[in-house]
Amino acid sequence: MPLQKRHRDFGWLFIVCAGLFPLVLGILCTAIEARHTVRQQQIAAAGTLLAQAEKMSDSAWDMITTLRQYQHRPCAEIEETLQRTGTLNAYFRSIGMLQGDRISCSSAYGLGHGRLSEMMMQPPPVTGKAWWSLSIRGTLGVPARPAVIFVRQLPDSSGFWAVIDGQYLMDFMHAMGESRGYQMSLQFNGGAIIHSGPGEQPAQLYIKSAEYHATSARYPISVHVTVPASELIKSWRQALLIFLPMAAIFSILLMVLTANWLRRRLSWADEIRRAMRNRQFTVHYQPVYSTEIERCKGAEALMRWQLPNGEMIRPDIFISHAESEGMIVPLTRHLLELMAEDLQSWPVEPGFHIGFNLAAEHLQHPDFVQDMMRFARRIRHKQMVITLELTERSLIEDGELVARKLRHLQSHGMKVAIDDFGTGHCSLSYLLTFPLDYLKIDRGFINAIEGLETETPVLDTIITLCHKLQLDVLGEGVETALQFAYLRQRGVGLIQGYYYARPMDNDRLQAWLSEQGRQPLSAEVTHEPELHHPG
Ligand SMILES: Nc1nc2c(ncn2[C@@H]2O[C@@H]3COP(=O)(O)O[C@H]4[C@@H](O)[C@H](n5cnc6c(=O)[nH]c(N)nc65)O[C@@H]4COP(=O)(O)O[C@H]3[C@H]2O)c(=O)[nH]1
Repeated sequence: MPLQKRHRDFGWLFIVCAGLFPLVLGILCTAIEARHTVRQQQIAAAGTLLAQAEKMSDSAWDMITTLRQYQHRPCAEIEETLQRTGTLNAYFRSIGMLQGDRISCSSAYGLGHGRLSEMMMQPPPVTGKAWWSLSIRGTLGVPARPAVIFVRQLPDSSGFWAVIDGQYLMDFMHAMGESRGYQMSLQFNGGAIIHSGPGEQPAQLYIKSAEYHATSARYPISVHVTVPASELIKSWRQALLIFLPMAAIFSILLMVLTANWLRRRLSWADEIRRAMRNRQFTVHYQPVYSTEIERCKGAEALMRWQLPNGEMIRPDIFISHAESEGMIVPLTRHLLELMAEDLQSWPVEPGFHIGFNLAAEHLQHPDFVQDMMRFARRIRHKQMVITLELTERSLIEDGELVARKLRHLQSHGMKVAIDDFGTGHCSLSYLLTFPLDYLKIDRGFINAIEGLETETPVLDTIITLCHKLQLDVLGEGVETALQFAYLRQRGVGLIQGYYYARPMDNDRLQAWLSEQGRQPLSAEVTHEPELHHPG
């Protein structure tokens, strides 16, 4: 499948993913939000139920305190009062008195009516406490309806009890849970469970019901609120209804933005590919002057892109797009192809330098060394010195591996230069670590030259450093006789810039080399840069 087609396919995938992203995110967020809302409602419902159960417990213990005044009074005497008290107070099924484990008096049955365990249809709990309460399945009189019993035992083995009818609690839970489909239950002291709903419901679509458990700080009461999966889904669906239109708008927006971004992205990569095929790229060469041998010692290759309508695209623009869109390696290979063709007819002596820029990505590429060696083989008969111009950024990543590759290429006669020195992130330690031959001082430092005798501290420091490290130094962007004279005076061996020569196409360069390439450059004569050349 051609590369271009593959990119387009991926483009659709990108757009679809961008469209799905807000939807998927929305579905997840609404699910979390629905659970959160349900949890808040569960907490509130459990709190209300606990408060009600505590209120009933307060009433029961108040009742038992009231009963205390009847202690030691015969049942016949207080039976009626008990009946009235029990009936007039809300919640109570029956109240009464105990003697040991026997019921000595009851508001429901009057005098002595069996044992406590018979009335509550189960043995009393062994709590070791004088006060206790317990939820029970039913009482002897009303066996099918749960209740809560509260007992106070006195040291003389007499005691009091009150039974709260579970129906109150069941009605309360039912009223609270019905509208939202909750199932609620509560227990006193780990006794029988009093609940409102039908019990457990099955999970739906792997969504489990939401459980919430709370206990009272004042009494041994625990409550349980269960929201079945169906209710969770309902609440999720409601959240989705609100969110989905918004998500759909976001989705469309993101798809449009992604499509636009991709179109621009793809179009640069596509355009570069097409331009390579249609030979829209050419190479211009800018001569480099040696102050030692006083003539042209080499040239730097600079790529040019001319559209069919004659418009030129600036190299810094297309190079940065090629770098960001993964096209810099093919483009550099193309450059080497074009150079190899051009260089065949150059009228130069062995040892002439030919430099070109390399992007960081190419240095990391597994075929980097192979690419350079292939180029070297193609121009071997010209016996030129190939100079690889790297930016400081190239050395930051994978430094050890890059250094090894560069050393290998140096062993085949290639030179390594750092381009635009002083503008990147180069640490001075790199100068020692990497196998460098040249430093190319950035134009910015050259521009700072004001007079032949005036110091230019940073520039002077870089030049001194190069000398100390025995690196060749090249001044870039030299535009005036003053800059040229300054650099030559301070021992800068190589000069590149409009003052000497502008970049020019292959034909013009060959003519230039034959006519001017061997001539020395004077710093005394006012030397107007050639302004008419395209580039
Ligand atoms: N003002 C001024 N400018 C001068 C003077 N002398 C040379 N220049 C310009 O300075 C740039 C030098 O190239 P660079 O620093 O490698 O900077 C290059 C390099 O980073 C990149 N580039 C150009 N061709 C290639 C290429 O084939 N491959 C790669 N990777 N990058 C390239 O694009 C940048 C710009 O290239 P160009 O526009 O050709 O710009 C060139 C050149 O035309 C001067 O005296 N004054």
